[in-house]
Amino acid sequence: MSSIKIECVLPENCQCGESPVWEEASSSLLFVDIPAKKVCRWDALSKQVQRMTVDAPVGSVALRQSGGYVATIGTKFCALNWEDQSVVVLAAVEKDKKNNRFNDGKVDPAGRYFAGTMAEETAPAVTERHQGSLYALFPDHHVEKYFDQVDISNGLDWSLDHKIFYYIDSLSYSVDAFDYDLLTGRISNRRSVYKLEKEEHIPDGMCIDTEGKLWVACYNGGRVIRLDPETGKRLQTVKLPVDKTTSCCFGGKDYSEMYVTCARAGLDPEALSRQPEAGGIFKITGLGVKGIPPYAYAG
Ligand SMILES: O=C(O)[C@H](O)[C@@H](O)[C@H](O)[C@H](O)CO
Ligand SMILES: [Zn+2]
Repeated sequence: MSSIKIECVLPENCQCGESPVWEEASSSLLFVDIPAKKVCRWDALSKQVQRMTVDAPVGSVALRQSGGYVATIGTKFCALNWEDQSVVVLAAVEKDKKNNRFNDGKVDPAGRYFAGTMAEETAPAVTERHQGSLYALFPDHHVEKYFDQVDISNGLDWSLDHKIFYYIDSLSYSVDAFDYDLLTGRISNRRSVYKLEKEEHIPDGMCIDTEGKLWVACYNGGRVIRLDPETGKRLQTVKLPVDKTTSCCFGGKDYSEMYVTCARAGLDPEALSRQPEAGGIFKITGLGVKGIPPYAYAG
């Protein structure tokens, strides 16, 4: 029997922690606090955290091959220089949609930065519907739009053979798959591979493991679930001591640990007193399965 251990490794009190990304070169976990407009880097060895504040809500952060990071800030794809904390805009979308912002994003195996938008929430998971779209920033800095009518653009990842793109629009309560053409970045043939059960609440961030199974953080569900996208079956549920689990990634030695982000916003004082670690960074060990290194933006 593997023994699963869950600990809060950083009591960061994020309003909405998101987009955990392991950076092997610095043994660090990158993540964002969306409404706090913060990008953070937690050094797993020294336990120190560095923070960079940007000028708009930041939906996601990712590695960049040429150094530094990329992030989706407001409705812009940006490059971040961590040393001098400067931001350079690489591309902008939805200039006419003042109430929209990017939400989750991730780099594909060919180095394209995928990210989707949503209308800003009036309360957690309450938003004007169908306002979002999914985009990718290509290495040459041009942006392609895939589809619109998205409610809350969220988790994304690619199959190990790079032939499937997995995607979550949270308010559809579904994990979807598309055929993926790595050469062109084109997607086709959308279908659902898993429908969430009531007690699992809202699907949010997602990552894949070395067995090709999907891990989905369940917002309001206080858990991550492991899914087999081929059979549509849930294989495992891991519960956390916080309700608003937002996303997950593998990291640490050989990508054998899972890191989970969560939110504090939307919890009343009574709920907060029951889950004082809400908004912290959690580490899960003993899962008995590993993840893969994140891809880095090629532009
Ligand atoms: O983290 C995100 O993806 C959103 O920005 C959050 O606000 C919630 O997770 C969402 O409401 C649940 O789907
Ligand atoms: Zn999310």
